[in-house]
This record gives sequence, C-alpha cells and structure tokens, in this order.
Amino acid sequence: MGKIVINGGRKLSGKVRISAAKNSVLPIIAASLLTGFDCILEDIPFLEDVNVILSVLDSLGVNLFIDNNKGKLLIKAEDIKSYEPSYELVRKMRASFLVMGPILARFGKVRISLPGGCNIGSRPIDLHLKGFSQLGADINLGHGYVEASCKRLKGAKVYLDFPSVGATENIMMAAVLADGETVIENAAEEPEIVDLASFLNKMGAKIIGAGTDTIKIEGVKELKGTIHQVIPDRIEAGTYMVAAAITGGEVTIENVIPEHVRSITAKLQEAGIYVKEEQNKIKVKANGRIEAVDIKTMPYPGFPTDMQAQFMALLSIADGVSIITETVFENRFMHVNELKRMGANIKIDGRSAVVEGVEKLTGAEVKATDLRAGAALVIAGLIAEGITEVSEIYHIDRGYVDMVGKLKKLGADIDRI
Ligand SMILES: CC(=O)N[C@H]1[C@@H](OP(=O)(O)OP(=O)(O)OC[C@H]2O[C@@H](n3ccc(=O)[nH]c3=O)[C@H](O)[C@@H]2O)O[C@H](CO)[C@@H](O)[C@@H]1O
Ligand SMILES: C=C(OP(=O)(O)O)C(=O)O
Repeated sequence: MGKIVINGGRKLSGKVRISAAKNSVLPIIAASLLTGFDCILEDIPFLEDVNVILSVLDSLGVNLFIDNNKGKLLIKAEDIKSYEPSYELVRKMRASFLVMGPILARFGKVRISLPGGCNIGSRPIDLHLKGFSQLGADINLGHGYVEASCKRLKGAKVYLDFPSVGATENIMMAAVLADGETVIENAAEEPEIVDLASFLNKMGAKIIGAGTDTIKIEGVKELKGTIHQVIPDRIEAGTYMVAAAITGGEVTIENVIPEHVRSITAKLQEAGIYVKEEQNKIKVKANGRIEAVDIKTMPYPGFPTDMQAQFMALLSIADGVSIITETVFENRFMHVNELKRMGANIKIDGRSAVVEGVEKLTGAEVKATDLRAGAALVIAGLIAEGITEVSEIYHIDRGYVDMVGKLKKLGADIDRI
C-alpha cells in the first residue's frame, strides 16, 4: 500500500489545472443508462471512483470504450444483462447507488444492495427510496437489498426533508422517463445537479429549475445520446486554493468556475488571504499569518462539507481560535486526531471543533481516514516542519487526479512511495 511523503516548508507557486468534477461525472455516467444510444463524455477524470462506477456498468453488460489519451469515454447501454449491480462494487463506493433511478426508470426493475454507512456518517438512503415510491415504484427491503419495480413511473410531487444531493439526482434521473410531471421540492442546488440536468436535457429530457430548490421534470418516453463535457471540480479547486494559502504561496488555479467556489473564496479572504477571480481562473496569494475564521458547513451555496477538513488544516496554524461546525454529516471529524499528531490544538465539542491556532505543525506519520481527511493531511504536511507520511492514500485516489504530480509541479517536496 502506498504512502505520500512530504518534506514540509516549500511555498507553492505556479499554475495548476483542475480536472473534471468527480461528483458530476459519477451521476452523469449513471445517467447514461437511461438510453441505448451513444453517450460521449469528454475530458473525464481518471479517478478510482470513476473506475468503480464503470465497473458497475460493465458488470451490467454496458459497452464502454475509453480513450485514455484524450480522456474520452463512450457509453452504450443498448441493453443490460442484469438488474443487480454487484454488492462488492456498491459497498466499495456509495455513489454506485445512483444507478438505481436510471435502471428502475428504463427497465422497470432493479435489485441493489443497501450501501450502508461510511467513515463520515451513517448516510441513509431513505429519501431516495421515498422519492421512488412517490413516483409509483414498489419497494421491498430485505436481506441487505432493496428491490424496486414498476410498469412506468408516474410523475409526482416529491418533497425532500433535507436537500440531499444523491436523492435529488436519483429522483431526477428516474423522473425523466416517468409519465407526467414531477416536482422535486427542497431539492439540492449544487452545481453538480445543474450539470446532470444539462446532460439529461441534451439527451432530450425536459428539466427546468435545476440549481434552485424546486426542480420540474416533464417526463418523456425515451432519451437519445449526447456529448458532454463535465464541469471542473470545485472541491479540487478549493483544495489547491487552501494548499497555496497555507504555504504562503502564489498559485493560479486554472479551469475553475469562480462562482462555484465563492464560499471558499469568501472564507479565505476573511482569513486574510488575497484571492482574485478571473474568467475560469483564480489567483491565490498569501503572506504572513492567517486570521482565525468560523466555518459552518451547509448545502450549496453554503460552505461545502467536502472542504471542511482542508480548512481545518489551514486554521490549525491561524492567528486565534476558529470554530468549525459540521452540519451535513454527523461524524466528519476523523481527521482531528491525525492533525493533532502533527501538533494542532483542536477540541471537539459535539458537532463543532474548536481550533486554537498554533505557531507551527510538525511532520508525523498519519493516516487518511477518508478522501478529504487525506487531502487535509497532505495540506498540513506542506507546511509542517520535517517529514509527514500519509498512509491509506487509496482514499485520496478516489477523488484527486495525480495530486502528488500537481503539487510537485507547484514546487512541493512530495513523493508517492
Ligand atoms: C458522489 C457525491 O456527489 N457525493 C457528495 C454528495 O454525497 P451524498 O449525495 O451522499 O450526500 P447527501 O446530500 O445525500 O447527504 C447529506 C445528508 O443527508 C443525509 N441523507 C441523505 C440521503 C438520504 O436518503 N437520507 C439522509 O438522511 C446524509 O446522511 C447526510 O447527512 O453530497 C455530499 C454533501 O454535499 C458530499 O459531501 C459528497 O461528496
Ligand atoms: C464524501 C465524498 O464523496 P462520497 O459521497 O463519494 O463518499 C467527498 O467527495 O468528499
């Protein structure tokens, strides 16, 4: 098993290009199951999570053609030979559950294992199932599986108790082939929902309101194929913005949609970092100490939970005390103990972490407990005195394209061993 080894203390400088968004490409690949025609995705990010969702499609008998050089992926789901994605793959990656809506809507039946919890929380799927049931599906739970069937789904009003990203996506994908109009209220507003809706609309779906809390979908009988370029990854962009800030560096983040990272930009500026938005670019320049700031994670356009760990690394060396409150997931502080091993002074109080900034962090052997926790430890290692060794880096490979290579290019003393 690999490790990332960082010799801290180098300022980052130069340019880094952001890859396409993991959280967009996964539902979009799942949505390709809604048609038998060719769906072509350009510039896809070669991530572990992408491999997993492609293995799910492969195991269902979908034809896949990948051009590694051009980053092109062609998906042709003419028919499927199974209605049951493998337990192993669904267990490995929760987002595999996003194939449920498309399979149910197009083929009328599906059997899929319950994805269960993960390191950051229990992560139930009750809202997905409630939505399918309101669209007229018969749902049965048993032996760790959920089975659903329907003739043709029927449009309905679906109110989500929480604006869940996954539930909004799964229900939206199911509703595009339903009979009549579906309205999703209290829908998630994340940019990845808008990207998925734009992919579906190019396929012939009739969706309006994506990006607001009310999404209306007029069902159609069938969808056609399309070509799509996935949006840039706002969380990868935010991660490099924080990495630049913690090292007191000067970095231009390329291929980013500034509006998508506004909550991150605002918090960095509040912490005293210079951040300038340009078209598809963001410049981050830092010098001197970082001011303490309070953070509360919220659904978009609030501060993203997927940036909480990285900001905690930054604030661990800030001037003063920061309070970080995690409202989205109930157990997303696994990185705290690892950051403490590097000298951070952090106390957890219920759903908040009290971060008292220290003068410096020191390199240590630490473990990535989840994807963003891993990114936070790499960020901390960039500024820590001496050597930091981050283990369990398969978590990082789930969601960052060549993180070590990109940081090396920016001048970090970092290697993968
Ligand atoms: C692949 C992907 O896009 N993953 C993102 C997605 O995850 P995901 O789609 O799983 O996140 P959700 O928005 O669904 O989850 C938010 C909260 O709602 C709860 N919930 C969710 C569904 C449900 O049926 N019942 C329920 O109670 C969850 O336990 C969690 O506490 O959005 C999260 C919140 O921005 C991000 O951290 C993840 O990176
Ligand atoms: C929590 C994340 O992803 P997932 O929902 O796939 O676990 C993440 O990207 O930080």
